[in-house]
Amino acid sequence: MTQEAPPTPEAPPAASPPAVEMPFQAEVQQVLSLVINSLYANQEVFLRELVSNASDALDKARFLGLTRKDVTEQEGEPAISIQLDDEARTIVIEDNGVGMTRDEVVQNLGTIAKSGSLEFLKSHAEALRASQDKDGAVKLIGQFGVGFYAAFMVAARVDVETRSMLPEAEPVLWRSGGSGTFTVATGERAHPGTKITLHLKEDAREYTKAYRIKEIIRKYSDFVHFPISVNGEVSNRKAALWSLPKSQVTEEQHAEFFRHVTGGYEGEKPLWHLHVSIDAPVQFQALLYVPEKAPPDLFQRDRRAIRLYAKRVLIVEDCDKVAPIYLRFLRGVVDSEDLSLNVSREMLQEDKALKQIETQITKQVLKGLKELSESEPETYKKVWNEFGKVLKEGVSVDWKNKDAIADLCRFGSMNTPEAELISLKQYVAAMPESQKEIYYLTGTSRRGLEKSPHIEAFKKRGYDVLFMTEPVDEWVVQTLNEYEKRRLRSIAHGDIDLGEKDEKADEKANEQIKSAVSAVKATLGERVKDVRASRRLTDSASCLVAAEGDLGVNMERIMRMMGEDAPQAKRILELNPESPIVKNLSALAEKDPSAEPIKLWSELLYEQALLAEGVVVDPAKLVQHIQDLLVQASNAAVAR
Ligand SMILES: Nc1ncnc2c1ncn2[C@@H]1O[C@H](COP(=O)(O)OP(=O)(O)OP(=O)(O)O)[C@@H](O)[C@H]1O
Repeated sequence: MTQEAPPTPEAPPAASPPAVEMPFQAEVQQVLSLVINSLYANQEVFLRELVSNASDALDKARFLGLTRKDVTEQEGEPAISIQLDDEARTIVIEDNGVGMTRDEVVQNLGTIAKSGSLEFLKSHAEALRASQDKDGAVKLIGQFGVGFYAAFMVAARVDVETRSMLPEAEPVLWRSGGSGTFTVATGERAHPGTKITLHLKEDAREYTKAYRIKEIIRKYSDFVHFPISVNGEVSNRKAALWSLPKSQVTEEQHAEFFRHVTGGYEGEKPLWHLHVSIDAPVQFQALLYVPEKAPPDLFQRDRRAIRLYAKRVLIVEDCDKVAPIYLRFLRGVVDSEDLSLNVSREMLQEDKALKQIETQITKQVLKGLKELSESEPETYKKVWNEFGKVLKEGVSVDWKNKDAIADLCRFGSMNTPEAELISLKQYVAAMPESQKEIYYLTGTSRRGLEKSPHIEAFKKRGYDVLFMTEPVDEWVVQTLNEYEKRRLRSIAHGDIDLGEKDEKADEKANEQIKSAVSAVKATLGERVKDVRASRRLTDSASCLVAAEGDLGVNMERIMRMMGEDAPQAKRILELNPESPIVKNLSALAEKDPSAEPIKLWSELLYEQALLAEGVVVDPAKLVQHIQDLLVQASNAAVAR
């Protein structure tokens, strides 16, 4: 709700409307209080946030100046100036960038544009406050587009005088004490740009000292590629880091630049970086980083955050066209001489040069990660643990690079300790000579897979089984199909040949339990596709397998979770010819196919196989069957 300030006698009529007092959006008030109260320990970052906004505003001005004829020209060279006044206890941060219109001021400085930010901040701020992790809290500010509000950590009042480059924009004066409301009035600024005056709180006087401000600039904003002057003296290095030769950039500079582009917290370092300069078929330079931690919105598939520059002019802040979807965890900068400045977001879709850049970046990143996995396996492990789930998506969406991505994949396996993961290459290298295929089992947890009856025979033969516990794995194995010419085989599917196929033994086994097989078949009827003697069981009496080509339990579960219609395919029930239960059942059925316990035993063999897969179809029925079995067993025991 807007509230008009009462007209004052001095207010000039019509030409300049009176100041209007407006409330902050409710969310902003809460964010403000979080920012001011939880993050006090690291208040110096307020400057980084304001300088970073000024630098973005200069980037936008450059872009507008080059692409539109109707905007007001920038006055002088693009620059950021900081003026300190110890006596007045103020800091003034001024840029001659794009500026803001009245509507933009109200929108940008009175609301939070990114929905869900408050909830996220709130839930994390609590935890962060408890853990005293001030740096983590600061990181949050940067990620959620609430950086400007950090000014209120040090200022009792903030004045923003701004004028947009857009045609006919009026100067605007925004002012707030950071508690509940702000006022917007017509300002006096003559040229495009923004001037922010912070009236510092009593205890923030240190920020009027030039040495202190210069120190903060060097720490956080050295790479801003516009000059930042403090009381007239340029205080940053201004290097477009990505255009320097690789060897000239130090790790510390990378870390600083990474923090600059990601809004990272003090001391945060990227896990890995890729610095490339390519000339053909398209010219570009890229400086890309893998962060230490996955951002909260990693699984939002449209969230990509690489800055795209054309000839040093920022075109898009969050470009989703220079890296494929499965590399969306990369942060950084791409700058190309071959892009036209006139490209709009829509035209970017079609841009041929951009497609070539994407192809090159994909190739370089996959190659770089492979090298990292070989030279620094521990670092790569961290990358995989944070981003593997996303990277893996690539196998099914990027046909051309699927083998390169498969090389980067890591999985748990039966023979690997729980905390460790192996590559497909390692799996293949460890295969005994008799093993011809790569075996895997999909499911929801390692624990569940470890207990699965399907792995028994593999364990006995010393064949390892990959454990795939993430939904995306189903797509990975299906698209990949084979690795190094070895087929990937689900051990819960089809007829498994463990390389020692002994037709005679099989026949004998089938023959031995022939009566059990037909008795169980008769009882279960349409509920199963088939009943047969098993070659994969050594301990359990029964298990269910999917017919070759059918979806499998895990995939059906995932599809249902995704809201898709996945009718349960009928499965094959396998019986273990060595199991005493099966042997007895066979003997009994042979003697008297209508003997009373046969039905009950068959039901239970089926139900226990379902249970082993984590499927409880009808718990009441299962309990009834167990009860009936106990009655029979106890009667028999007493009769003896
Ligand atoms: N100096 C400035 N010149 C022009 N616009 C500005 C300036 N400072 C802030 N703004 C506008 O206000 C918006 C809000 O700024 P704020 O720092 O809160 O978030 P952000 O910059 O969008 O996100 P982040 O802090 O994560 O980079 C900016 O997106 C920008 O549009």
